[in-house]
Amino acid sequence: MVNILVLYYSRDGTTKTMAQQIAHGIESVAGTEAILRTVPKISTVCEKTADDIPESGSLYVTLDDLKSCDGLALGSPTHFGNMAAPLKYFIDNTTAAWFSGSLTNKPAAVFTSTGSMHGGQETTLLSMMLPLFHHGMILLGLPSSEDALRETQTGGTPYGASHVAHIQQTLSKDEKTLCFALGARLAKTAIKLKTS
Ligand SMILES: Cc1cc2nc3c(=O)[nH]c(=O)nc-3n(C[C@H](O)[C@H](O)[C@H](O)COP(=O)(O)O)c2cc1C
Repeated sequence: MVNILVLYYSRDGTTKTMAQQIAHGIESVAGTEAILRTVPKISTVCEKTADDIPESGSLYVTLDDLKSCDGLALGSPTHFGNMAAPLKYFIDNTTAAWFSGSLTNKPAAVFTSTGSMHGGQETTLLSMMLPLFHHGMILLGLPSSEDALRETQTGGTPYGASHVAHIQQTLSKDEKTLCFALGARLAKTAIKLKTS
């Protein structure tokens, strides 16, 4: 079985919807399992720690999840043109994975949700790619052979999946198609790399 970690942060739920759609794409490929994980919010009270298990939704990610995955989909809402702080905070605590090379040569893809059409989708996607390059991951985007990438009037970029929440709260047909396609592409690549 090939395990793909779908790690996301979502404050208001739209990036979570994208993560679920990417997971459907991953699991459309035989022999793959999508493991959905999130990160806790950051508290302004530094001493305050979140419970180990969230009240609802995906479990919090652990370093073991990174070690055992065969591929990674990383998603965040766009916050001021960048990935959100809780996700960055988690990534900044992955030095053990960096030193051990546990993500090296594994495939990865990124996704984001923005409020507005030109609110920084590409910059956020790139901001999530940078630490993954440092981890030695192999980054995948969306190829222009995907019809939805050419036809979308909302989200969807060559750099990864995206959603424009201001236009409509739910994913558009093209955004949904592209989340699914990205998940399937990631899963197929993970299988090829694991068995090569
Ligand atoms: C602190 C903060 C900063 C934001 N910055 C941007 C931004 O730079 N560009 C943008 O288009 N939307 C911005 N938004 C809107 C979110 O990206 C948008 O609502 C997104 O869909 C939220 O995803 P979520 O539902 O997964 O939390 C921001 C929202 C917050 C709370």
